[in-house]
Amino acid sequence: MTTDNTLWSREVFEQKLRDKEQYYHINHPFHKLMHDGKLTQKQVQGWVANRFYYQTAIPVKDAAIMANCEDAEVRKHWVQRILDHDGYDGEEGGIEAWLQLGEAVGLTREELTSYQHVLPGVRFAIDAYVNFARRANWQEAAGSSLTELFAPKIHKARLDNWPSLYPWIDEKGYRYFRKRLSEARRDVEHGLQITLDYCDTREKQQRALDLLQFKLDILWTMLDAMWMAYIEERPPYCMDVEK
Ligand SMILES: O=C(O)c1cc(C(=O)O)c2c(n1)C(=O)C(=O)c1cc(C(=O)O)[nH]c1-2
Repeated sequence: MTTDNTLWSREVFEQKLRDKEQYYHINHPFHKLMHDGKLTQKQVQGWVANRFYYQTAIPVKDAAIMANCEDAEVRKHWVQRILDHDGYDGEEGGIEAWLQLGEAVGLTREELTSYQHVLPGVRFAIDAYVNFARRANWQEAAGSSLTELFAPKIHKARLDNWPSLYPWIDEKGYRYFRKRLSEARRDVEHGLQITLDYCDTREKQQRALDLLQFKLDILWTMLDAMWMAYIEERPPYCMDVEK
């Protein structure tokens, strides 16, 4: 069998990255139920509490990417991602906004920060993302953040639909999604440039596609674990079980 090693043009390669959208967690059955307003308050709480582990891991992942990057120009931009989540100059960051989302759905801060509701499968998936970023070269790790290509659509859908579908969620909960709309667009522009510039062989292009798939699989696997616990209510990891 012969393999075609021709370099894809930037346009073709970018389109192949974008075509990965079919694997995005927006298509996961858990997400579809959430989007259709079919989740109970407990199920929404389960998602918010589990996703908090992702929110706190993201800046750690971004610090790992920066630690592997010797290019000051890149670091100068990339550090913004950490500040977006951690906050700066008196500005509240995404982690604080997510804690407020937790309160808006009826969870206490302590329930989120203790990670008591975080399911093993969710933890393993997110840890895999952080550990990958620690070991990979920074360009490959940067490319794996490109699931954010598809994120503005999901944040916008929540802002458009949740207030009528879940009227019991306090308005202050929506700040996170509003904030991410512009941040994700900016991050993607930078991440995409890095990936398109770095992938100057077909082998690197294929590897970037595989790593984007790896990241999509992380997001998908998180929802698989949540489906088992909160939709199937499989013991022992349903929400009310004390660990
Ligand atoms: O709510 C979502 O569906 C969603 C998805 C993703 C993503 O696609 O990775 C991110 C976020 N949100 C998000 O809020 C966020 O800060 C973020 C950072 C990253 C990343 O990989 O660096 N992805 C995402």
